[in-house]
Amino acid sequence: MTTLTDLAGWLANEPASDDVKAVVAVVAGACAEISKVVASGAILGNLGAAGQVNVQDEEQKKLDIITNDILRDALNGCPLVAGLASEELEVIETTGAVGGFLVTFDPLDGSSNIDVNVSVGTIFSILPAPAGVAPSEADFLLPGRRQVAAGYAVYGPQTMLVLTLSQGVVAFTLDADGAWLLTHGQVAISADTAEFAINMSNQRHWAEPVRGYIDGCLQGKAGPRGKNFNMRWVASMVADVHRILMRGGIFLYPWDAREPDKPGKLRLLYEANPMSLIVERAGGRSTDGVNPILDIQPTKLHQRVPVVLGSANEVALVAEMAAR
Ligand SMILES: O=P(O)(O)OC[C@H]1O[C@](O)(COP(=O)(O)O)[C@@H](O)[C@@H]1O
Ligand SMILES: [Mg+2]
Ligand SMILES: [Mg+2]
Repeated sequence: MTTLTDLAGWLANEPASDDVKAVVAVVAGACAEISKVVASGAILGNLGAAGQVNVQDEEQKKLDIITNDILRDALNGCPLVAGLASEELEVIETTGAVGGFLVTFDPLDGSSNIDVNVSVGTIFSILPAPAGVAPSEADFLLPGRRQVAAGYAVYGPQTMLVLTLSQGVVAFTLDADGAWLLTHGQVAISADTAEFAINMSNQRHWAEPVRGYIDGCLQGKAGPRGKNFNMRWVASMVADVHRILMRGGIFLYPWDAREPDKPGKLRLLYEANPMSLIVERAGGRSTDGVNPILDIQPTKLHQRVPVVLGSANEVALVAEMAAR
């Protein structure tokens, strides 16, 4: 059996600053720890609701809080991290360090699946911190193109870590000893696909062009697309996006009329931006239905955005339909 490179070995050859590599290693270590806690589930009494809501007004799971604390502690212990922001924290936290980096994260993505043993994950984004001063919330509001690294861990049948630093996208698998081993040296998304992912139960609430695009897929070979489409929806963004990185597909979480004032469900800074950098670096596209998500100028820490990402030609078709 070939010897697989571990994370440290891969980082050593990656053309990025030693400082950003050190922060990535800290986050990867926290994800390995989270993987153990998630895997132990009810054994440690970690399943179920925490009995409180977060800034999103969503009921928190115990593991939302436990995983948030694991990342918080790891990042507070890293002198290269000046500040952090999380889905589970109302405001930013500063660490006392100055300069270096800011980290935003979704400590547990797919929370609705945690009690039913379906894949969940952690999503993170690394941004440059302001020099010489403690960061403020405004310093976190950088367009996604300013990310210096992004990644996610998926806690499924395997625990995997998907990363992009300077270029390209790679994936590691966690081995039994807690080492991240490089198993996917070059991740690329096919330009075409016959598989879409959307929560179909919201169909009656969608607007055009999402309604028309999905109708086209559902009509299959006999319809305007002239081919049959399959559907998947795990309801964990990490798992749905991971599948798309591995075998292509299109993922949509659009605006819908259930909450018309909300642009979408997913959060820009710690869900859409890191996933968009990974998808674009893997040759896919990621838009708000029309424009690249990575070009959006954020205005709020927990800002939401509609998301259409995946195989480039399908995402382009949705944008083209929006322009008709
Ligand atoms: O339950 P729905 O409406 O299908 O939404 C599922 C989406 O919500 C999320 O669970 C939101 O993320 P969190 O679990 O981190 O809050 C995404 O992972 C997923 O894509
Ligand atoms: Mg999430
Ligand atoms: Mg979450």
